[in-house]
This record gives sequence, structure tokens and C-alpha cells, in this order.
Amino acid sequence: MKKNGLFVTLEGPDGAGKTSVMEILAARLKETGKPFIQTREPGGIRISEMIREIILDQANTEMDARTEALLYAAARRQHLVQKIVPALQEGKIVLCDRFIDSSIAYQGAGRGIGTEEVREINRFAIGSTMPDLTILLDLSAEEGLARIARNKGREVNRLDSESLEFHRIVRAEYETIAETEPERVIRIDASGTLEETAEKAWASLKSRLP
Ligand SMILES: Nc1ncnc2c1ncn2[C@@H]1O[C@H](COP(=O)(O)OP(=O)(O)O)[C@@H](O)[C@H]1O
Ligand SMILES: Cc1cn([C@H]2C[C@H](O)[C@@H](COP(=O)(O)OP(=O)(O)O)O2)c(=O)[nH]c1=O
Repeated sequence: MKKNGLFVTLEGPDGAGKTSVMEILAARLKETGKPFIQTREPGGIRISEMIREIILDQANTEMDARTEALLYAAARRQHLVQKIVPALQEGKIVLCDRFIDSSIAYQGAGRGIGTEEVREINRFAIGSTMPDLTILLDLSAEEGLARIARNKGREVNRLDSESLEFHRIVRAEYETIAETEPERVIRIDASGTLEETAEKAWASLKSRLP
């Protein structure tokens, strides 16, 4: 599939600051006048937002780990086909909060399904459309969960409620991904202020802009 745009994803543990950094990156991009869209996973479009409701609902305690992985992959497929690919074909920059690496880290490692198996089902879902740049906001599981706890207004979902150990495994897998794919994945220390983190994220995005 031919694409002209730039596909950028933000990754990292819960509470690392992805949503906050994304807003700052979007404001900076707006100043450049380059066309871009902002989106998120799971969700981004109607069908995928419906799947999101099912996955993250605190009431769905009986959900099997592979069912969860397949639902994330299904939501990703629809989002990709309906929103990401058309934007890339129009030459736009796509800023996406989470993508395939979240599934590798949370379902593959965190849930213990196995990273290769989760990669397989995601290959089926996304084909060859991998991000051009992934900004990994690196933060300890403890600090990420503490930030979420401090933010009382934020809804706590089924994955936020997982144990500290689960979130430690997720973070470690993100580190492995960053080490394995240094060209695509830029790791940023997210333990400083939001402004500091956003500045580093902007520097890596700016260097890749068309
Ligand atoms: N660098 C930072 N230092 C302290 N708190 C932060 C920082 N970045 C974000 N926050 C706060 O932490 C919480 C989680 O941030 P958010 O952007 O929603 O993270 P994510 O999307 O990665 O879960 C929010 O309350 C946000 O205001
Ligand atoms: C996209 C994706 C998200 N997730 C999880 C991570 C988050 O806990 C949750 C998404 O909820 P969200 O509210 O978007 O979390 P955050 O603000 O921390 O990004 O879904 C997976 O487990 N696998 C995936 O493939």
C-alpha cells in the first residue's frame, strides 16, 4: 500500500503522559501548517470505540486474555482501514495515542500470551502498515500509577486496575521493543515535567517531519 504521510505513534505505560504530550505536539504541528490528524487506540472511529467499551468495561472480569488481544486487533484493523490509511494517503501526519506496541507489551507480555503470537495476529490486522516513528514515554510503573491516582477525574479502566507487577512487565517489554527497533522507536524519559517531556518528544518528531 502506497502512503505519503507520516505515521507517528505515542506509547508508554498508563499515566506516562501520552495524552498530555499529544496535545502539545498537536499545537506545535498546527503552528507549522502541516496537515495532521490526532487519534487514539483502542477507538478513533465508531466501531472501534464500541469495541473499546467492551474491552475496558470494569464489569467484564471474565474476559479471556486471547479474546482481549483479538478485540484490540479487531479495533485496530477497523481504525487503520477507516481512518489511518486514508489520512496517510492524503499525505497527512497521523498522531496516534497507542498502536501495535501496546498489544505486544500489554497482551503479549503483561497477560503472558507471548509476544510472537500477539505479533502474528496483529500482522493479520495491519499488514505492513507500521508506524514511521514511535515515541516511547518511559516511566516507572509506580510513578505512572501514582499520576493516575492523583488525577481523580480520570476514569479507571480494566487494565489500569491490574497489579503493579503487571505494569512492571509492560514497561520492561516496551524497553525490549525500543532496543530491538532503535530506528523506529525513540525512548524518552518521561519522569520530568510535562514541558520537559513534550520538548523532547517534539525534538524527535520535528527531526522526522517531511
Ligand atoms: N510530566 C508529568 N509530570 C507529572 N504529571 C503529569 C506529567 N504528564 C502528565 N501528567 C499527569 O498525569 C496524568 C496522566 O497523564 P496522561 O497524559 O493522561 O497520561 P497517559 O495518556 O499516558 O495515560 C494526568 O493527570 C496528567 O495531568
Ligand atoms: C491499544 C491498546 C491498549 N491497551 C490498554 C492500555 C490502557 O490501559 C488501555 C487504554 O486506555 P486509555 O484510557 O486510552 O489509557 P491511557 O490513557 O493510559 O493510554 O488499554 C492494551 O492493553 N492493548 C492495546 O493494544
